[in-house]
Amino acid sequence: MILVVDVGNTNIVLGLYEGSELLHHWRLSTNRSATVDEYGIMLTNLFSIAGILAAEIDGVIVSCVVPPLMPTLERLFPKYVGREALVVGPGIKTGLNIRYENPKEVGADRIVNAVAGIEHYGAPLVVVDFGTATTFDYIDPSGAYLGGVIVPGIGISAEALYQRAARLPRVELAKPKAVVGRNTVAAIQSGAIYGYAGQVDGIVKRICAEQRCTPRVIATGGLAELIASESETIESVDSMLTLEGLRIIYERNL
Ligand SMILES: Nc1ncnc2c1ncn2[C@@H]1O[C@H](COP(=O)(O)OP(=O)(O)OP(=O)(O)O)[C@@H](O)[C@H]1O
Ligand SMILES: CC(C)(CO)[C@@H](O)C(=O)NCCC(=O)O
Ligand SMILES: [K+]
Repeated sequence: MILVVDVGNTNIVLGLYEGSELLHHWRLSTNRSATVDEYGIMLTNLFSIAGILAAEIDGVIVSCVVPPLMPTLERLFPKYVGREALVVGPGIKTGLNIRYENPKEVGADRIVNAVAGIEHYGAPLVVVDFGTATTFDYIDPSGAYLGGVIVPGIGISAEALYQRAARLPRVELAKPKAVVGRNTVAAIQSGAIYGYAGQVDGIVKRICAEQRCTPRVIATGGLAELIASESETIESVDSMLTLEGLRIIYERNL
């Protein structure tokens, strides 16, 4: 059994795989000040609720886009799982041809999404991940990772609006009845949902025009379902894409 861990700026998502089967998955909030032992307690509790012993875990792989958490993670897995973690980064075999100007600069989560995307959907492909930031990754017809687009995530945008406009409340990010909102909450919801769906479609269309091809478009991340239902370009949502990519990369490094 292997433990896969994606550390994002908002959430840490964990999965336990037996072969290619995802047996359990969990989501924790990312806390930059939590200690090794605090994360250790959470891990131990999750395993115990699932009836799993740390000794059953044969390996750990981590992708992390929060550098200050790396020292904590490096001590966490040896101490609480009895295994060193394989960390997605330079020196790891991903099988991906990364054509970013500086490959070390690409977020590990984007690499992991691209690897899983190619494996499950083929190239050319666009992966859209709705996280703290929304990222678009373009994989060309030869399967090379070219780069993409980074925009503020839906949560960040909604929070900025609420923080900076005194009369605007925090609203639930749900689909409103109409595009033309007739109250403040409905108007903000319309902007969030249709604004983001339009942004996705606009960016995907520009990628297609610039790259002269018609990639498949797959979305992942917390709010993917909600936006995908309003987007013309997103073909499907794969909520476990990042965990899948971690499992695939782990297997490539055995
Ligand atoms: N229903 C919601 N209403 C408002 N904000 C939300 C909602 N769901 C998620 N968010 C916000 O959207 C952002 C992304 O959340 P999500 O759970 O999709 O991210 P994630 O994939 O865990 O991100 P990361 O990998 O960057 O940590 C967060 O800032 C979160 O607070
Ligand atoms: C864009 C985020 C924050 C998305 O999680 C992450 O992938 C990251 O920090 N990337 C580094 C910058 C880049 O990918 O070019
Ligand atoms: K993510």
